[in-house]
This record gives sequence, structure tokens and C-alpha cells, in this order.
Amino acid sequence: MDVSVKVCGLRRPEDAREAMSLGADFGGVIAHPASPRYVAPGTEEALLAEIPKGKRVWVAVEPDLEAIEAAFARGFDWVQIHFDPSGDFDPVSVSTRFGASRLWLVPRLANLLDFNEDWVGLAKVILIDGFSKDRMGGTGHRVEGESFAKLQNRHPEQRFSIAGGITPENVGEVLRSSEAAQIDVSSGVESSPGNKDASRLRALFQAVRQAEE
Ligand SMILES: O=C(O)c1ccccc1N[C@@H]1O[C@H](COP(=O)(O)O)[C@@H](O)[C@H]1O
Repeated sequence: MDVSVKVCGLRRPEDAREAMSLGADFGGVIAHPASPRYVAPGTEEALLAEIPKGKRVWVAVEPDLEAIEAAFARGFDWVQIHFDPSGDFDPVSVSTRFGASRLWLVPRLANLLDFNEDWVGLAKVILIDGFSKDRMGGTGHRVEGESFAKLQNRHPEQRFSIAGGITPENVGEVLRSSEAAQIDVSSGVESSPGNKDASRLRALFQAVRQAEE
């Protein structure tokens, strides 16, 4: 099976160029100020020049509607929203306003059993990321592959992506256990937070292609 790969947390144009040349399906740009991978809205021009149209994902934590609108206006194709399901953020109103086809949703879940069936269909992709009680994303924490596979099998009509601590070394096992068709990778291909490592990127894509055979 072909696996879609998003390389997230791109900050440097040369990292985006390398990821795209290796076959990344999506490039993610983080708009969360607390992240070491933060790229301020409006300063993404050089980065976007290296990510072809159709592959540009803007990643934010509970953004307001105006910020989402502005990200689309700057040339992003997709908006990936991390949110806390126990808080005030309403994924239904965002999906209604912008349409599910342009959204990726990332509910912050300590336990996949807390997945709310009502989220199915609200977004093109629902991303399952590793949980941390202190952080909203980019945690480096793993998701249990078998639990992800069960969730995907319960909702075959919804595309899911798995994230959290995926590295060149563990991606084969992640793909086997989760049966995921889409993965999201960030800290596992970095030399330091926010800086991608070209050799780790190459190793990641090589391992993915091997797993696809
Ligand atoms: O990377 C961040 O700092 C970040 C901050 C806020 C929201 C999302 C963030 N990153 C997302 O988390 C996944 C997994 O990262 P990792 O591989 O565990 O480091 C990453 O792909 C982004 O989508």
C-alpha cells in the first residue's frame, strides 16, 4: 500500500526542499508560538515557495476563524487544527464554515477510547498524535499502533493519519502495527528542534518505501 507522508515543523526553506525532493506528500508549517518550530504568520513566503501548491499544511492550536481565513489567503491548502475536546473549541462550526475538505483535525486524546464518533466527517483527515499533558502537539510521544488500527477499522469512511515520535528506526513497525495509510513526522527527522536532518529524512523515506513493498 502507498503511504502518504507529511513532514511537519518545517522552518527552513532548504529542509522543505529536501523533504519535497524525497517525495513528501505534505509539508507542515507550525503556527503555535510556544513551539520551537514556530513560523510567524505572514513570514512563510520563502518556505511556501519550496512546498508545491496542494501540499501546504498550516498547523495551529485552536485558531480563530479569522486566522484560518488568513492562512488560506496566504496560500495554504489545508489547515490542521489541534484542539482540546474538553475545552471550548468547536470543530463543528469550523468545519461548517470552511468545509471538511480543507481541514485536518487533531483532538488531544490521552486515550483513543475517548474518540468522539461525531468528529467523523468533519475533516478530510483526522490525525491521531501522541499525548502529553503539557503540550498540544509535537510531543514525540508514540501512539499505540493496534489502537489506531482499531479506530481506522471502525470508521473506514474517514481518513486517519498517525503521528507522534515516528523515526526512521521505528516507522516500519509503526506502519505494520497501525496499518496506517498516512503518517506525520517531525522531531524524529530533526538534528535539533526545528532543524531537519537531511540524512534522517532520507532514511525515513527509504524505510517507508521498504515497508510499502
Ligand atoms: O511540532 C510542534 O511543535 C507542534 C506544536 C503544536 C501543534 C502541533 C505540533 N506538531 C505536530 O505534532 C506532530 C508529531 O510530532 P512528532 O513527530 O512527535 O515530533 C507533528 O507532525 C505535527 O503535526
